[in-house]
This record gives sequence, structure tokens and C-alpha cells, in this order.
Amino acid sequence: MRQAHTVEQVRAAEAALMAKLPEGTLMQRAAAGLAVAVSNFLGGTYGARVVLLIGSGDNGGDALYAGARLARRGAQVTAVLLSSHAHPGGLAALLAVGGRVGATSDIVSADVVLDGIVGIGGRPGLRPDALAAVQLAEQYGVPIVAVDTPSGVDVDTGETPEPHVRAALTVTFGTHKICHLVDPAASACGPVHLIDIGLDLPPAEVQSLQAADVRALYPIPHGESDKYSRGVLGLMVGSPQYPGAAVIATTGALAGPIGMVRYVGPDAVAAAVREAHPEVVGDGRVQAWTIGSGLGDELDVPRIRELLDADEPVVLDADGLKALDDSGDHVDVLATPHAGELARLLGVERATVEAERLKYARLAAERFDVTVLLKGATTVIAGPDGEVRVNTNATPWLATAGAGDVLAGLCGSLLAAGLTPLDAAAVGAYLHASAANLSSSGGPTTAIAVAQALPEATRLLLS
Ligand SMILES: NC(=O)C1=CN([C@@H]2O[C@H](COP(=O)(O)OP(=O)(O)OC[C@H]3O[C@@H](n4cnc5c(N)ncnc54)[C@H](OP(=O)(O)O)[C@@H]3O)[C@@H](O)[C@H]2O)[C@@H](O)CC1
Ligand SMILES: [K+]
Repeated sequence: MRQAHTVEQVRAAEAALMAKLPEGTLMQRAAAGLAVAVSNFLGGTYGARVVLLIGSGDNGGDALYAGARLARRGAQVTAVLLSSHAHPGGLAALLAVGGRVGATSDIVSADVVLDGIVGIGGRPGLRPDALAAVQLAEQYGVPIVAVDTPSGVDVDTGETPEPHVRAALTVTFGTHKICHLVDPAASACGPVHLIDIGLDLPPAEVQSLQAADVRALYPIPHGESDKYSRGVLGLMVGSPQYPGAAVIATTGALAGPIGMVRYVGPDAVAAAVREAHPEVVGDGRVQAWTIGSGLGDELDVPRIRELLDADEPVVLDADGLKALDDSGDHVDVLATPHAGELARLLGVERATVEAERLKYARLAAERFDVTVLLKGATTVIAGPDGEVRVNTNATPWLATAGAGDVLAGLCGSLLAAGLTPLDAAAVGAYLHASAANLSSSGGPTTAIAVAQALPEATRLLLS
């Protein structure tokens, strides 16, 4: 499990640990890990030209002490001081081993720039000197390694309202922060490398499942299982306008853990579904529903509201989201909007949702009393009680027509097999992305190819 803590939680854990340790211990742990990560990033240290961008706080201190360690191993290290009070101990350590203070223009010939401008104490945005330095690095193609967080992003929300660093690597300490997992900031981090500095932290509200977590949650049949006990999913999706949505969502559902799929819809669409999947049967008892993908003119709001009020959990997708209202208890509903659909539900602009994904996913979950899976490069899943899961393993090739229908079918399958909406969403998003990675292999793919890769992605996960 990847946990992302708030700045307040990190500060509290840091204070508790610092009270037990000699002064400066945590910064030395951070700097040691940072120096090794930078050395690995460069593929060696000797002769490397390293420029440090140094702000006024401990983030700059980390960069200076790491710079001193790199200088001791033969790097040419230059500190660019962006504030009148750089960390005194760190600066002295660097100068004592042959590092020097230089100017922004030194960036032009650097192999790497360390962003020690601000960390968890920073406000969003970059001040003019820092912005000029960062732009110079970008202009000359010099990679930036962010110390703890890319400076300029909003650490606790993942928002990027102002200019910020775009890092090739982020080296963080103690735990992940929310900006490492939630877009748009997450996309500015590059790979995130976590250094353990011994912090003792409470469980985080924002978590990201890793392979072992998904494996532990996946419903695996056993010797006593039959097709009913494995779970039966009803699909109310597709229409004469969009018959493909029904076929694609069904393919996703069949590639999940359940034993049977029932399709409920117009005869012509049902025929198309059975042609692709002869094993699909008609109306009857189900343990969960997937409703909404490609319903078009078939949208029957009163019928959907009946199903939302019934006992079986529901995945509500695409057109079906129009049936959602903010009255009543919908804790067993998993809504799967993209940013535009979520914006319509909440009466705000799409761009606003894109810029503040965590905030609006949480707001919708609370307002409609549902679990919300907000699709995107990183998927944000918010439960009605404030818990958040983020999925980060997707490929941009997954942004293709029908991919959402696969996810809706798969998540329904996971719900029917007994997972909670939050777990079904997190496991579904993870496997959907894994299947996309398999079928894409770095090139184009299609929704059907993603759905067809799901069994293999699941096999690889479980083996
Ligand atoms: N917690 C831990 O466990 C550990 C933490 N460690 C490290 O400490 C870091 C946190 O250090 P920190 O608290 O000194 O804050 P930090 O982010 O360096 O600077 C804040 C100062 O910068 C300024 N400023 C604000 N916004 C700005 C902006 N946009 N652009 C420019 N300047 C801006 C503002 O001061 P001002 O200039 O306004 O007076 C503010 O006071 C943390 O990220 C990690 O790297 C590790 O050593 C080990 C363990
Ligand atoms: K930083």
C-alpha cells in the first residue's frame, strides 16, 4: 500500500521522532538517501556537474547536505542561493568539501539540477528568480530532481494553480504526500522514490493499492464455488444507438471474478451481446448491477432509481449518472464519471474538476452519498466517508473509446463477487490499467483488446 499523508501528519510524526533523536539526524537520513538516488539517476557521481537550487527552508538544507555528499564523491557541485538565508549548516558542509556558490547561468552546463527551493513548507507557485532558473533548466534540457516535492505544486491537494517544477525524478522522505499521487501535480513528479527516515505515521486517508494489495483483495473461487456463489452481475447498458457499449461492458464483466452475466436491454442489442458471448443469459436474480454505459435514448431514469434504491450494489456509469440525485442512501453505489460528467453532476466547469480532482471527487462522494471513481491519467476514488484511493499505473494509450465501458463491466463484476464499492473501484482501476499496459505495450490499443487482456493481467497478478 502506498500511503499519502498530509503535511500536518508529517510534521507531527517528524516532531515526535526528532524529540528522541540528536538534532539534524532526520535531515542527514534524508540527504544520504537523496545523494544515493541522484547518483543512481546520473549513473555515477565522479565528474558530474550538479546544480542545487536552494530556498530558505529545510528543503534547501536537504539539497545542500546531499550536494556535500555528492561533492565528496567527486561531483562538481554549485549552489544557486534563491534566498538570503540558505540553511547555514548545509551551506557550510557543502563549502567545506569544495562545493561553491554560483549563478543561475551555471545550470546551462549542468548534468542535473536539484530542486531544493521548497518542500512541504512551500506555497503554490515559484518566485521570479526560481521561475527563471527552472525555465533555464527546461530550455537547456537539464533534468530536475525534486527534493521531497516539485516546488510550486500544492502538496496537500495535488493542484497546480501556479507555475511549478516538472521533475524527472522526485525523491521524498518518510511517506508519500498527496501531490505525489493526485494529478495534475502527480504528473509533475516523474517516478517517485521514497526514502525511509523512520517516521511513525497513522493510516493515511489517501492510499494507492500496489500489486500485493490488489492480489489480497481479488475474489478467488474455491472448491465449493459454483457459478452463482461466485457472483452474478446484471448489465443494463448499450442501446440501438450504442450496441458496442453493451458488447464491450459485457466483455469486461466476463473477464472479472464472477460466474455469470445477465444482460437486460433491447432485443437487437441482446442479440449482439450473445453473438459475442453465447454464455450471457437474460433477466433474473443478480448480486450487483452495472448500469448506464451507452444507454443513450434507452435511459429509463425511474427504473434506474428503483435499482439504486434496491439492495444490490450498482456501478453507475455514463448516461446512467443522470439518474443520480442527492436524496437517499446510496452507499452501495459506485459512480464512474469522467471529469466532464462529474462537472455536469456538480454544476461546475470541466476544467475546474480537472484542476481540483481530489476536491471534486470528494465533494460528489459526500453530496450523493456514493463512492466516486473519477477517471483520468491517475484515477481518484473517493468514498462517502472521506477515504480516498488513487490508481497510478495507467498508460495514456488507455484514453480510447469504450475503455470506460470495460471498467464499468469489470467493477460491476467485482461488486457482484462481494467487494465493497471502494475496493471494487480500486481493484478494477488497477487491473483495467494493467490490462491496458499488456495490450498496449507502448502502442495503440482498443477497448476490446483491453478487455481481452484482463484475464492475462489477472493471471499475472495472481501467479
Ligand atoms: N518533515 C520531515 O519529516 C522532514 C523534512 N525534511 C525537509 O524539510 C522540508 C520542509 O522544510 P521547511 O519546513 O523548512 O519548509 P520548506 O518547504 O523548505 O520552505 C518553506 C519556506 O520557504 C518559503 N516559501 C514558501 N513558499 C514559497 C515559494 N512558493 N517559493 C519560494 N519560497 C517559498 C517560506 O519562507 P519565506 O521565504 O516566505 O520566509 C517558507 O518558510 C521538507 O520538505 C523536507 O525536504 C527533511 O529534512 C527530513 C525530515
Ligand atoms: K523541492
